[in-house]
Amino acid sequence: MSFLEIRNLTVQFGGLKAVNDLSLDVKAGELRCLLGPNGAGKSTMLDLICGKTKATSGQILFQGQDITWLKEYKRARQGVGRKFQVPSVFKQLTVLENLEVAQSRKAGVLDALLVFRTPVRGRIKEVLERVGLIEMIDTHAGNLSHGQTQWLEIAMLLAQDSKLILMDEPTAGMTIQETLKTAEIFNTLKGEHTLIVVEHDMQFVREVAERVTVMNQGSVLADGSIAEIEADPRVKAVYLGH
Ligand SMILES: Nc1ncnc2c1ncn2[C@@H]1O[C@H](COP(=O)(O)OP(=O)(O)OP(=O)(O)O)[C@@H](O)[C@H]1O
Repeated sequence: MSFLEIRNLTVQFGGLKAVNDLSLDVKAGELRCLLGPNGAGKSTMLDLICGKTKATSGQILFQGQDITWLKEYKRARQGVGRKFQVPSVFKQLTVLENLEVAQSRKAGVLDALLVFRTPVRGRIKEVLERVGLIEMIDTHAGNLSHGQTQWLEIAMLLAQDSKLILMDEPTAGMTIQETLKTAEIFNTLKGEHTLIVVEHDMQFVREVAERVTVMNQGSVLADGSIAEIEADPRVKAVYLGH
């Protein structure tokens, strides 16, 4: 059984099939990179998996369960976590408080702040060490750099125990050093978490990717290792050649 199985998924916006009869299998612990030209349907795919957008037809099976028609918040409770391009951290709260809110998202925000004050709970400490923010624990999120804000958001998904993490261009706007550090973080997540990452930065993709899926016009154009993808003339023609 695949961890995530997408069968013949289609979504139609007016006359446009943004995702068109797409099938995809992702194994538990895999880090899958999703590539493709602008408008290929990559973000829409992530929207369909997390429930932000409803499919027109097809099926999404998550750990064997059909989640195609499940509401977005219910998918989140089952462990589907989405990181958008624009960070959604609470700038007025510290790094620790952001993680506490994320971890106890089923409770109200105020309850979360009152109940889990100190000491730093084990899971949060572990997550902060993993993303390299342990020394920023009491810093207000509004004072973090762009890269640190992105890492905090990844930490929030980890604190929520998201089993499937969907990320849209996590390295956009990062410096080269921040991008390399993000690749290091991702490489430690593989195996334990299952990730689908939409990225345009090919250096980053080479650092982290095991298997790569290339989309074009809503469908899968190619699927394979990074070496196979980079050598594929069809991929060169629609994407890498530009
Ligand atoms: N809610 C919507 N309503 C109508 N059209 C949409 C909607 N969302 C996406 N589209 C269209 O669907 C197509 C796929 O868009 P999508 O954002 O998924 O592509 P993408 O591969 O993520 O591109 P990029 O790399 O530029 O982010 C585009 O033509 C886009 O304009």
